[in-house]
Amino acid sequence: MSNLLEVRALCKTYATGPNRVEVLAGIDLELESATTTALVGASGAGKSTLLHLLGALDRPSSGTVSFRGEDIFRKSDRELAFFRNKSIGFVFQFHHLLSEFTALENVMMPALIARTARDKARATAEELLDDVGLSHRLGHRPGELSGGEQQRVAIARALALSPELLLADEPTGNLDMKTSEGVHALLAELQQKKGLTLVVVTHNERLAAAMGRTVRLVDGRLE
Ligand SMILES: Nc1ncnc2c1ncn2[C@@H]1O[C@H](COP(=O)(O)OP(=O)(O)OP(=O)(O)O)[C@@H](O)[C@H]1O
Repeated sequence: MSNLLEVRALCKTYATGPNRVEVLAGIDLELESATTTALVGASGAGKSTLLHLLGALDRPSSGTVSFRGEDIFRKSDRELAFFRNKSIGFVFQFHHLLSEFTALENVMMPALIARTARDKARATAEELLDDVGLSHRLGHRPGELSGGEQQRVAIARALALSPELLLADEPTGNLDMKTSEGVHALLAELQQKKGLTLVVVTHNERLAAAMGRTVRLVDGRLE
């Protein structure tokens, strides 16, 4: 199998006034295509920081992240944003759906922003909402959906531009146990169906156990 991502000597230091906090102190990691990984570690260990770097939402202090062999941080900010939109989907703890738009419109949004024709964006969004079991809720706004349904819409939206890599940061951190299990099962099903490479930051042991492997952040390094 080929590596989708290769991380080498990745470091991230935050400077807050006179203080410097070295959060990541040399991360090496390889992610094979179409695999699932749980990223775990204590609160404040740097899990979100690492996930943001894997997803090109932030730049490292040093080190490299290669996506299919290409060093992504050599790209300009504009190129990086284009790459991110095309290749990476994100799911966060809080869904960040736009409250004044319907489920369908929320899922269509990334394609519309990427200038996809409206009919095509709509067809893809309908298909994705069907994939997440919400074809009966297309016209509902986020406030008219349950927490689990909102997160399903967020997952559908994350897949709108057919990313290869799906990054999820505590995707069920805000849900009760039963609803979480449904979302976990959905993520596993979509990963298989679409051949996604999935990385999930989680404190949930059951979700971590369902991933192909677990990597643990301790003192800025992977154990
Ligand atoms: N923008 C920032 N500026 C300064 N320090 C930051 C910044 N972002 C994160 N940190 C610090 O980096 C450390 C790691 O934060 P991060 O959010 O990556 O941890 P985490 O492992 O995801 O934690 P949690 O499980 O609590 O969400 C924390 O000590 C945090 O205070």
